[in-house]
Amino acid sequence: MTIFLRLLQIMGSSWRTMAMAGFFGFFTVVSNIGLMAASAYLISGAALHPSITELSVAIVGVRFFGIARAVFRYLERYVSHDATFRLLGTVRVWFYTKLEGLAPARLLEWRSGELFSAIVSDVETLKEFYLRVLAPPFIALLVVIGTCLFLAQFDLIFVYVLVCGAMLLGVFLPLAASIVQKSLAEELVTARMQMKAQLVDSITGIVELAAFGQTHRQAQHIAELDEELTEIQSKVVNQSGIIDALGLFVVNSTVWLVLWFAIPLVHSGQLEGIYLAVVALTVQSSFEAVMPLPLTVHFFAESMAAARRLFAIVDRVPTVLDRFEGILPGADLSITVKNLSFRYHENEAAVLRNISFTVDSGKSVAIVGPSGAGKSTLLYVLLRFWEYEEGHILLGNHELKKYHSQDIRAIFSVVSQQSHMFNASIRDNILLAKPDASEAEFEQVLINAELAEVAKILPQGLDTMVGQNGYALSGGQRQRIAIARALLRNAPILILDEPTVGLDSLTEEAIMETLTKLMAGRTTILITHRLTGLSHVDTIFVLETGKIIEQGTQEELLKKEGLFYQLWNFQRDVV
Ligand SMILES: Nc1ncnc2c1ncn2[C@@H]1O[C@H](COP(=O)(O)OP(=O)(O)OP(=O)(O)O)[C@@H](O)[C@H]1O
Repeated sequence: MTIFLRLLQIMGSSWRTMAMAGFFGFFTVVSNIGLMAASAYLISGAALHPSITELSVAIVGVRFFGIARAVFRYLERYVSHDATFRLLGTVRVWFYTKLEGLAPARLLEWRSGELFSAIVSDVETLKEFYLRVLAPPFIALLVVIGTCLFLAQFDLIFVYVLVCGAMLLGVFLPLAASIVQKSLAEELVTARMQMKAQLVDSITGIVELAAFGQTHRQAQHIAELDEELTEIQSKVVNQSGIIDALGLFVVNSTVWLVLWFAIPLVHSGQLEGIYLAVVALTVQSSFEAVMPLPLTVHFFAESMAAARRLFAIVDRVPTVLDRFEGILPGADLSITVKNLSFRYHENEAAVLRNISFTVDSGKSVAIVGPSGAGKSTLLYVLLRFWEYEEGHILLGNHELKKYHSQDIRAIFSVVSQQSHMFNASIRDNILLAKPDASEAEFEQVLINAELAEVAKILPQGLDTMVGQNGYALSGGQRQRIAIARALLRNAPILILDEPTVGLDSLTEEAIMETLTKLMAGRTTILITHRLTGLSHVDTIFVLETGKIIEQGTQEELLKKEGLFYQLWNFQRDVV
């Protein structure tokens, strides 16, 4: 029930447009009943060879209802579809905004394909809720009441027959359908989601699948899922076919019963013969409003299942809840970490253990250490992607938690090894950092990131498309785009997360040179495996299994001959 109410809530002010569509839908059916009744009267009347003037009202009626039906049908379709597609747009934006609050920590719980399926397929399924679930019962009720009032003019027995037929078709058949199809809607939505998730995964990992010779196995898995989906779909179609056939049987039986009662009334003179066809066709055409009800049950179940999945995602509590206390980042952008401990999940071992360090405003630090030491975790906590419970992080003089996470992220520029490249041009990928940047600003950034030369040798210059995940560019070129973004953003605190990983030594050297220029005068945290060339960094912290075990300048650490010294020597020998 709450899901139903929440879906209504999402409608917001669109309910008015949807109500208007329902209103047009009602008049479409009414026009059809009018058309059938007027035509039946006209044909039956014409058989008695009256003067044309006696038939003129019926002729005008046929014309009027014929045109009205077409106009109302058009308006109903136009208004309802327009409103529904706008509404789906609103639902997608709402869902995306909720996802943003959950990223990245909570989103790890779903496969990207599942999220894609939710935002595309489940939202699409909700269309049925707004189009085929909400209005039809009301339209059917109003039409049946109106038709009963009309039939009561002739004989109450027609009213009883119509009500019985309508109850059978509009209430009992849907109830029976809902019992038979109980779990089918849920199964259908789940199978569709699994299919989409699998497809997305396969496309995303197509290179790895091909490299490891697993494409055939993957294709087989997709074929199995497809078979499962087809089986469920054919069950749904079969059942819908049976329900449709039963529905038609009820309609025709009702008309047959009406005639069965009406013919003796005509014989006994209680009903004028000219109205026999009018009564029968009025009853038949009124069922146009009742016929969709058995399927409404199926669409209701399907949209509830889709909505349940959507709400299950958006109702996850974000890992970081803003406890905004009106504090805005000021001029003091020093970062002080005091006794910070962090674990990803309760009952798991701490990944960061009692860490303390300070980065003064405008100074630079490097956090180095072996793989798995917790370097990236520290960064995620600083960027407010994960919540910390033990210890303190101060930005200026205030606890990081007291700032709005949006404000925190606004003062950071991040250059990471995994900076996402959108499948767009180089220019668009850079402008992501500041879409309204002036041409002069943009040109300067290109020069500083040493991209201007790169762009010259590319066939379409800055308009070259970078391809999926930027794979059409070299690693160095991708990193330069990430640096250009950071330059354009021009935020006061710079985070460099393994900015040169995977690059050859020459490119690495060149990129580090560019980054050193970028670091000048900015509070910088550099996370790196690369221990050589850290002489310009003010302080180096050596992290091992979540603990800071050494700190100092490069010179001091080398003199100490501890872990840094060993790793440094090892890397230098390898190079
Ligand atoms: N989302 C997560 N959930 C649970 N544990 C995680 C998560 N992310 C990382 N970890 C664990 O935290 C530990 C530290 O990982 P982290 O990525 O911070 O190390 P790192 O020093 O950055 O390593 P690398 O240099 O290889 O990137 C690892 O044991 C890792 O398995």
